[in-house]
Amino acid sequence: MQCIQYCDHYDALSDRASERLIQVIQDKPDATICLATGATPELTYRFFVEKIQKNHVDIRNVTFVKLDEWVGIPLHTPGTCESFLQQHIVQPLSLRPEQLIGFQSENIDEKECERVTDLIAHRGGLDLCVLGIGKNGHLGLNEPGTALEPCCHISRLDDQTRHHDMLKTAGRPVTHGITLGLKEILNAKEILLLIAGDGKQAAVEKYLTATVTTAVPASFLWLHDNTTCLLDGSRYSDR
Ligand SMILES: N[C@@H]1[C@@H](O)[C@H](O)[C@@H](COP(=O)(O)O)O[C@@H]1O
Repeated sequence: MQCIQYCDHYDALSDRASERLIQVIQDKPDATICLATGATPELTYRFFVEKIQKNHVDIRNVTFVKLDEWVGIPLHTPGTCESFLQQHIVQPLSLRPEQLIGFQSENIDEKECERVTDLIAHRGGLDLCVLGIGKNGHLGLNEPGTALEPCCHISRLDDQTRHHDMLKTAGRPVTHGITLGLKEILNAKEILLLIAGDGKQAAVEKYLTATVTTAVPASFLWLHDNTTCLLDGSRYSDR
């Protein structure tokens, strides 16, 4: 079942998403939670951190997983998914290094896929996967095309993704990414898809038609039984 919820504005979406994150941890203190990066979840993560601190939620046994990463740039470079999660999650919550599973992607190395998916499997799979949708309809770095690679893989980025805002500070062109595949994403017990930000109208409209197509990787979420899609209703209306 897909549950589509229109929130009044970005703050409301972020508040609702952060509440769900907290609830998942309260229900399962050793949860494994996959996190997207980018502009969309920024406020969700800020609210999440604030609520953890305010309510003294025990996160010592939670493990976070980095959904995807740019390939070929040092991980500490501003604009990497790693830097994003370090800034928005790891540092404010003082997580131990082993509480973040993530691709080491400075060099192209397919073995990283096996290493990361083994670590996830070892923890019993993902309890929650927080996702955003790309302007081209991508999920993680599963890029649109005539066919999709099902599992974790190194992907060739399309032009739109190569110009993602995060990469403005990368200091060099990035052509590839490494990402959990649709198989690992759809294996999550629960998925939270956040839709906000400019320039996604076409992709979001296609997604909302509930037609599964490789042209919009996010549309594969219609195959998942427990997905909630929160939309910023000030930008994406149901009318
Ligand atoms: N690697 C990230 C994805 O994890 C993210 O979901 C997507 C959407 O980004 P934004 O939220 O900035 O639109 O962009 C990038 O590709």
